[in-house]
Amino acid sequence: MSITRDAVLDVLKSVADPVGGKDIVSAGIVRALTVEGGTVRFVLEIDPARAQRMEPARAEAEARLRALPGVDTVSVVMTAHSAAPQPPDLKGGARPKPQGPEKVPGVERIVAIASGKGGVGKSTVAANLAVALAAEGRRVGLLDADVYGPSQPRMLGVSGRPASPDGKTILPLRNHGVTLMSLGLLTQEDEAVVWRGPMLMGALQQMLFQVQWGALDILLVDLPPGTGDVQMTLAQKAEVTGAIIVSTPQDIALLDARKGIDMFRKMGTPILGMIENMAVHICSNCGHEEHIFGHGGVRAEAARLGVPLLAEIPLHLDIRTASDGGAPVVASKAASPQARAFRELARRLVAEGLA
Ligand SMILES: Nc1ncnc2c1ncn2[C@@H]1O[C@H](COP(=O)(O)OP(=O)(O)OP(=O)(O)O)[C@@H](O)[C@H]1O
Repeated sequence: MSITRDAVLDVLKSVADPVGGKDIVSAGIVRALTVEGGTVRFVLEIDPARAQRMEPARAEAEARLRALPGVDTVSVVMTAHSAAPQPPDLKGGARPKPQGPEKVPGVERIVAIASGKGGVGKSTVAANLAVALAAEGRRVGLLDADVYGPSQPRMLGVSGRPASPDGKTILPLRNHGVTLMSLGLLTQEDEAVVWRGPMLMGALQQMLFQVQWGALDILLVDLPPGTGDVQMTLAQKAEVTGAIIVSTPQDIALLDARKGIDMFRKMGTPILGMIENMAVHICSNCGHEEHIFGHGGVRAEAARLGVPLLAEIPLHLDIRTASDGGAPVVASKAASPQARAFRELARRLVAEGLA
């Protein structure tokens, strides 16, 4: 039995806001609520000064939701609604100015990789596209901003904490020709992947402006799934060239992708196109091709929205095992048809001046 969004909201309405006296839903601080199967995710948008007083409410909301039948996982992230505080271990430095989107120094283009829902392969596409662009000779950065589960360090086979010799700027890591920084690298490996402090927005700004990206032709930003504060902060703080939406052919994923597209349009971020992932299954034994999740849905949706379908990526065991092993398929099986789909995507973006 899966839980409904209304049932989740009912539970949250029973949790008091320790500051305003109302419940947390009426207080308007529950944001970006997504319910997918047994996974409930939302953001508590709060004044950073109230973080400690809000913690019991966060814990209560989490515990009550966990107790609901049909709920397996609950992720609650507290974010600052106004000022952007610093993550704890950096002393500040080149603080970004609060007004308007800015250019990240040395970075020619910023392209967001987004999806309407989780698990459609957004991070896999971002990692392989980054490696494929590097193979085309582009100077590529990858910023993993997926707060719910930063996966790029594992996919690109980097570990360890990035250094900050001067306490002001952060040195990114590098592998497979890609310069990488991940929110996940700011937390300890054994820490929960959920950001429990109102530090998220500040952390994203630091990732953009305090990481020594060097000269880049393109910085790919792997966003969290859905529409939410990270997407908004990115568009507000940085000059984003555009967004690429990854979707599977399933209708439900398409519907969610539509919501993501609407949000980017509202923020004035151009949609560069869509990518269909898991388009066709290629059997790793016999090479037989099968459209497990249907076919053509993303192409039709892209046409309806008037944006190009940039690539159709097959569903193939190699793509998963390569990512799990820390060397994306473009790096580990460069000549395979599954790598070719990413290489062609990279060449297309370069040819169109988008990368
Ligand atoms: N084309 C593909 N073929 C085979 N496996 C794939 C493919 N794309 C993604 N996967 C696998 O599907 C799983 C989910 O992919 P991934 O983590 O990239 O999704 P995501 O959209 O970034 O999810 P989330 O945002 O929830 O982290 C991973 O195990 C990944 O290896």
